[in-house]
Amino acid sequence: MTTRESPLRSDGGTGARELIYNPLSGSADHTDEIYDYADEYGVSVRETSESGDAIDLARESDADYLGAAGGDGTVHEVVRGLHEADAFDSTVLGIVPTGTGNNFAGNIGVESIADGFEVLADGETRTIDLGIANGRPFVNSAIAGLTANASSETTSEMKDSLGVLAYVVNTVQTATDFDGLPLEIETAAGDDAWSGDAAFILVGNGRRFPVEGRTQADMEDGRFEITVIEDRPTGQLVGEATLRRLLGSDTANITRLESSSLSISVREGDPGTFSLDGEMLSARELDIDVDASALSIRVGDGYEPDPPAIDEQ
Ligand SMILES: Nc1ncnc2c1ncn2[C@@H]1O[C@H](COP(=O)(O)OP(=O)(O)OP(=O)(O)O)[C@@H](O)[C@H]1O
Repeated sequence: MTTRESPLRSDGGTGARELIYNPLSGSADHTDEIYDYADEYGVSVRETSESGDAIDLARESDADYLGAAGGDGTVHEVVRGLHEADAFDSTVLGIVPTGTGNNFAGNIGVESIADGFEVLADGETRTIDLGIANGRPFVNSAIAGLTANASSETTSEMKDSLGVLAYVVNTVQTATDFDGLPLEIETAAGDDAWSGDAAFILVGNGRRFPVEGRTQADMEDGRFEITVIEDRPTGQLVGEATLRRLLGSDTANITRLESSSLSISVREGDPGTFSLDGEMLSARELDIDVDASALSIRVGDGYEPDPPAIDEQ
């Protein structure tokens, strides 16, 4: 849990600022605004032209301050590129939210494009944990189970007020068939294990899944917050009122664990689909570790280094 005001390269760095921008993110009409602010703040802009581009652009970047302008998918790709280049020690990340799903930006206190540029230029730098799942990094969450495209269809207001309910309601509503997955979790300590049919396993690094309240997790504690939601027949999971009743007490259907590493395995049948920050990955087993304090990132005023625990909200 450190604050590095002047992170930069061991050779001193130049303070160069660059932005990797997905022009098709969100409503795809942010380009003029992005270039106006980039001029004002002395930031060079590199646009993606297809999926995966942000990984290459980030890997090749030698900027000291690297912004990711897009939604959660673009943030994820930029982090992947920095990971591939082993550039976390020499680069400070910033986020400019122009996506449909800007969950991670909200979790680090960045609420708008203007805010994103301001924070990239002058925000506080924190070092936060990174998740590594089967060798791939993620900043926000790794999710097993029903991974319909819920995160992008859930508004941020809804996420803030409903937490895990918003996620589950949206996922269940967008899923056509709904089968629980026979999963097994083992954690680092070995004493926090879970086995059963799960609707979801939500592993939060930057994000967590309360029944209600803020979704920003403690990103500096070297641990994941793991939420397991047990499978229930489809009929019972449809409808927000029913879900509230079912999950509202946060007891019977939800198991919460904390760990710095875990493995999730699919006990039988086909490999599982996992989502890392919304990007899909198919695997029979997902091994997830924290890389503590790995990522230097500029955060906005709303970021809380030490947010209250879920049951204290
Ligand atoms: N120029 C591009 N053309 C097409 N796809 C792109 C381009 N740049 C990035 N992508 C892909 O678009 C996906 C979504 O990007 P991003 O998360 O930035 O935007 P978004 O509007 O929030 O998306 P979503 O609707 O998925 O939430 C990413 O997986 C990324 O690989």
